[in-house]
Amino acid sequence: MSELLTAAQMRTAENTATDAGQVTGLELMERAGRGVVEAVFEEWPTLAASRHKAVVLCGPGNNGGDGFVVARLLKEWGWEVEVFLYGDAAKLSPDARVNYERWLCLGTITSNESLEGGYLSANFDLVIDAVFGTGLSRPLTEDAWLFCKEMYKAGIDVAIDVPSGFCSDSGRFLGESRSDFEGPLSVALTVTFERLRQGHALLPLAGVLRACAVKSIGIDQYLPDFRRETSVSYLSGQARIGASRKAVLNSTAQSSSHKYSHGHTLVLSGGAGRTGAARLSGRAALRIGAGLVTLGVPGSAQMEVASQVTGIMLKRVDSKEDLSGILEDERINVLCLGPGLGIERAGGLVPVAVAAGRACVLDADALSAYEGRPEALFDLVTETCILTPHGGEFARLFPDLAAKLNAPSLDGPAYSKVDATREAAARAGCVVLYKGADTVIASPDGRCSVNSALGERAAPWLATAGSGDVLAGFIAGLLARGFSPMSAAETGAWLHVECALSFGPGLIAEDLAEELPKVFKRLCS
Ligand SMILES: NC(=O)C1=CN([C@@H]2O[C@H](COP(=O)(O)OP(=O)(O)OC[C@H]3O[C@@H](n4cnc5c(N)ncnc54)[C@H](O)[C@@H]3O)[C@@H](O)[C@H]2O)[C@@H](O)CC1
Ligand SMILES: Nc1ncnc2c1ncn2[C@@H]1O[C@H](COP(=O)(O)OP(=O)(O)O)[C@@H](O)[C@H]1O
Ligand SMILES: [K+]
Repeated sequence: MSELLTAAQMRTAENTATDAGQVTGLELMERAGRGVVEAVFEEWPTLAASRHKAVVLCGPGNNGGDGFVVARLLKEWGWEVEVFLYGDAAKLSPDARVNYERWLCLGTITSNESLEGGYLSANFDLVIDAVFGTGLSRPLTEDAWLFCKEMYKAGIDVAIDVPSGFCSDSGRFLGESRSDFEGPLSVALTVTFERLRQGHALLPLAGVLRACAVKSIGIDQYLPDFRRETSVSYLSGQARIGASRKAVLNSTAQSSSHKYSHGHTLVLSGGAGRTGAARLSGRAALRIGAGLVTLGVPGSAQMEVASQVTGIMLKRVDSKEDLSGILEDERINVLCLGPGLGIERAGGLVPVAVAAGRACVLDADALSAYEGRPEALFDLVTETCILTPHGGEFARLFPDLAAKLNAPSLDGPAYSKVDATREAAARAGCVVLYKGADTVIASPDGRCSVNSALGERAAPWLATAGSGDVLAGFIAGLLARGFSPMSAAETGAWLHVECALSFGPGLIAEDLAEELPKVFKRLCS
C-alpha cells in the first residue's frame, strides 16, 4: 500500500464501485465509520475495555455522515457520546441524512452554543473531527472556522479522512492563515480509507499528523491502475524496504565483478577552503557503491583535499579544457556538480559536464548559477540529469512555480508540491528532486514519489549543514551503479532518511554515509 491518492481518484473509485452495483454509498459510509472505531481501539486498546466520553463534530457532507456512524457505534459500545452539527440538518447529503436519523434514535444533537468556553477539552476523552473531509473545495467560511476552532483548541484526537480545513490533495490549509488561533496544531490519529491521500504526505499537513491509520472499505479493486504514470508513490514503510533491499542485493550480487563495472563518479570541488561539500558528496558516492570516485579540484585546493581523502582519487580541474580532457576517460559514467563549487566555477563547468552526455547530478551552486536565466540550464540538460534543489534553489530556477506554491490557496484542490515538482520536471526535461522533510521527486513523464521524513520517519536532525551534499553523492553513486535517474533519486533519498533514523539525534553530515553499512546490513538480513 504505497500509493497516494487524490480526492478525485478516491471519488472515482467510490463511484465506480457503486455504479457497478457492488456496494451502496450507505454501505461504504458504514464501513468507513466501522473502520474509524476499529482504528481507535487499535491505537488505544484501553479505550475498548471500558466506558468513555466522546464528542463527534459532524459537518454537512459525507464526512459528517461517517461521524454519525462513529457516534452510533461508540454509543452501542456503551460510551457516552455527544454530537454537534455544523450546518442545516435539512441540507445533509442523502447518506449522511440516513445516519443522522439513525443517530437521533439513540441521542441528540447538542446546541452549538455549548461549544464555547473550553467545553470540549473539559468534558471528553475523545474529540472526533468529522466536519470536512475530501469534499472541502474552498476556504472555511467564518462560521465554519468558529465551529472548527473549538475543536482545534481542544486538540483533535481523531480526524476522519483529513483534519477539517486542510486540502487532502496538497496538504495545505485552504485560505489565509488564521491569526485568531495560535495553538499548536496536532492531530493524534487520522483515519483514512484504502490508501493515504496525497496531502497526508505533504507539509504542512504531514507535520500536523501524529499517526495515520488506513482502513479498507472494500473498494481496492476500483482504485486506479497504479502502474499508470499518473500515480504518486509514497516512499515509506515496508513496501519500500522490500524494493530497496532488492535493489541493493541486485547491485552487489556479482561477487566476481570488477571495480570498473561498479561505475566511476567524478565530483567537482570548489576552491581552497570550500572543498568540504564535494568531499562529503564523494565519500557518500563511494560508500553507496560507486566503484571509483574522483574529485576534480582546482590547483589551489589540491593540497587541502589530498590531506583529507584516502580512498578517493584526485585530478586537477582548473578550466573547462581540463574537464573535457578528464572526460575522455569513458569509464567516468557519472558527474556530480554543485556542492561548494562556487557560482562562477559552476557557470563555466556545468555546460561541459552536461554536454559530455553522462549521468549528472546538479545541486547547489550548479543550480544557483542559473538564477535569472534558468532556460539556459533547461536547454542544456537531458534526461540523464537530475536536479536536486532545496526550496531556495527551486525558487531561483522556477520562480513562477514557487510563487504559485507560496500564494494563499483559495480553491481546492490547492496547488501542491507534487504539482510544482511535476511541472518543474516537465519544464527542465529531467528528474527533479525537490528537497525537504517532504521530498518530492518527479520525472518528465509524470512519475512522482514523495519521500517522507515526517510522522513515523521524522528525522529533523537531517536539517544539518552538508546533509544535502551527502544526498547528491548517494544519488551519484547509485547512478554509477546503473540505477536509472528516477530510481537513483528515489532510492538515494530513501536511504538518506534511513541513515538519519538509524544514527539518531546528534547526527552531523559526516555521519550519514558512515551509517550506510549498518543500514545495508539490516536491509540484506
Ligand atoms: N463518497 C463516498 O461514498 C464515501 C465518502 N466518505 C466520506 O465522505 C467524505 C467526502 O464527503 P463529501 O464529498 O460529501 O465532502 P465533505 O463531507 O468533506 O464536505 C462537503 C460539504 O461541506 C460543504 N463545504 C465545503 N467547503 C465548505 C466551506 N469552505 N465552508 C462551509 N462548508 C463547506 C459542502 O457544501 C458540502 O456540504 C470523505 O472525506 C469521507 O469521510 C466515506 O464515507 C466513504 C464513502
Ligand atoms: N526538517 C527536516 N526533516 C528531515 N529532513 C530534512 C529536513 N529539512 C531538510 N531536510 C533534508 O536535509 C537535506 C538538506 O539539504 P540542503 O538544504 O541542500 O542542505 P546543505 O546545502 O546544507 O547540504 C535535504 O535532503 C532535505 O530533504
Ligand atoms: K474531518
